[in-house]
Amino acid sequence: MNSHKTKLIVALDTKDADEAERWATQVGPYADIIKIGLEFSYACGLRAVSKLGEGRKIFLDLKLHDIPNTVASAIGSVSIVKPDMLTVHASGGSAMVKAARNALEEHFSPEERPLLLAVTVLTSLDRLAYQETVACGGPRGQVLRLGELAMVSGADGLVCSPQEISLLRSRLGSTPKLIVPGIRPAGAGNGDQKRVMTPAEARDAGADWIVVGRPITRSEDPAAAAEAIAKELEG
Ligand SMILES: O=C(O)c1cc(=O)[nH]c(=O)n1[C@@H]1O[C@H](COP(=O)(O)O)[C@@H](O)[C@H]1O
Repeated sequence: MNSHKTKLIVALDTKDADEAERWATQVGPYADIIKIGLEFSYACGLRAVSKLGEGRKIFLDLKLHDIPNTVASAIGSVSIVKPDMLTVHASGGSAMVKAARNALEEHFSPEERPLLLAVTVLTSLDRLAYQETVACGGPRGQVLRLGELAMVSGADGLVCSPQEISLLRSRLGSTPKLIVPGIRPAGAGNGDQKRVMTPAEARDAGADWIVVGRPITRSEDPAAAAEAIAKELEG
């Protein structure tokens, strides 16, 4: 088994600020970071994100993907939130990832700069769905290619499915932080996720953080579900 500790990120995907606050309190003892994404940010706005983040660590998952200038300017706009992590799409290219890194350095002090995480290939794409978007090849090769591109362009880490962790580790070593959604506890339904593993499998493969949403937030008892996953990670 891997000796490093894999930490838990809980994705609070909802439009309802009260529900997000309730979930954040319930999973607080078990989650290292809470993730706020497009659904909450568009529905409630960045000031609500800042409010939810008071006294908490926030992963702001906006998956920025645009021309370098727009991404850099957007990072200026989101700097009212003090997130610990921020995502961009690696497929935006090396100039875009570099622009994001420069903008983070411009808008945050070195101590407060969020980790820049580059999304490789979405965990909801299986081989067939992935092939709709590119000429040939499969997600594994693309994850490696985008992972290398993002890391040489200033990313601190990568968002990937659990099924590519060992491939990335064997090629890029331990430097990239690996943030891993597509996590399903044994017996949980996959929903729209395709390239999945259990929390313990992702830990053993070498994930730094796993991201878990619905298996926690849509369970009858979110606190108990988060606790069970946190225990699985420790075991
Ligand atoms: O960037 C992400 O966090 C992300 C990338 C990816 O490839 N797949 C993926 O599921 N995510 C996010 O991780 C979370 C997974 O949620 P559940 O499928 O409910 O566990 C969601 O908030 C997604 O937006």
